[in-house]
Amino acid sequence: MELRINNISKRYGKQYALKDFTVSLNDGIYGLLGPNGAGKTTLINTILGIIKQDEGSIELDGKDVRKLGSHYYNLVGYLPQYPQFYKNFTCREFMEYMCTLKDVPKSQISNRINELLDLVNLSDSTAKRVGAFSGGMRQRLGIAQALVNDPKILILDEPTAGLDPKERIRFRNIISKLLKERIVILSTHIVSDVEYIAKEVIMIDRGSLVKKGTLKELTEQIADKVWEIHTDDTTANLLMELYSIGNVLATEQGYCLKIVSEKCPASGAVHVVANLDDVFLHYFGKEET
Ligand SMILES: Nc1ncnc2c1ncn2[C@@H]1O[C@H](COP(=O)(O)OP(=O)(O)OP(=O)(O)O)[C@@H](O)[C@H]1O
Repeated sequence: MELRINNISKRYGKQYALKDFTVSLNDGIYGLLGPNGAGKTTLINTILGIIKQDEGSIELDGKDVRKLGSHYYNLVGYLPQYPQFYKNFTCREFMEYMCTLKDVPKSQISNRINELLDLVNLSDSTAKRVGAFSGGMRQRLGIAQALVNDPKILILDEPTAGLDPKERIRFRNIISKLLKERIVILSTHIVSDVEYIAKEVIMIDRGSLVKKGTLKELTEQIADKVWEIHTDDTTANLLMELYSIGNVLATEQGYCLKIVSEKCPASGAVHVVANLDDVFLHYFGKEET
């Protein structure tokens, strides 16, 4: 399956939320990374058909999704950043309700719910009221409801925001089980989520595609731009003003800084291995003068 986003633009007044955005996606998990206001939500809402682009088209296997109509929308599953639940429903009642909304055949509902609640480790909580769920349980129920119609395109908007590390890892593991014959778009600010599970990363800024590639490709491209330096307090403060800083570690002598910079930031700086945080800083961090 191929989802192709062709030269999408969306304006609010004179400001572009998306500008000539083009990307092609196949089965697998894609991380959508960008700073605040980059256009991630606008892109997601355009793919979901919640908002209409001013220019460009979205095609599924070569067919304009607007012409595919409900057939396309039945293939899409969505977990919003803040999913809303009817708090008085039990977990199972909520899932039954979602199955009905998504036209899951009656004869399949029970099995589908058992299968999905098992996938998200909520089988022991089926009779519990959703209003009494923890944040992590709510997000796991959120992914289960997004999967009721077995979507071929699954969009997750900031799914791990607010979760503790244990729940975040649990959630990540659930998502990584979903990649078969499905396009998963995971929009997030949490770089490590993407680093662990995405086959490719889509980097967006000011409504445009900045870069798309595997973790290996993206980190290799900035391999000569990531530095480490051990320095005293005064120099460290100066460097922190001037450069994008990936990491600061206090040492007995002062500080050890990881710096992302086109040029060597100071004498004594040496190259170190780049990670996705560094890629993020390279494209979206401080502009060097
Ligand atoms: N309904 C709207 N009316 C006016 N401007 C909007 C509207 N929605 C988005 N924008 C603007 O479009 C740009 C992209 O916004 P968008 O919400 O898509 O970014 P984002 O990457 O999702 O940001 P965040 O990470 O903060 O959620 C921003 O400049 C935003 O202010």
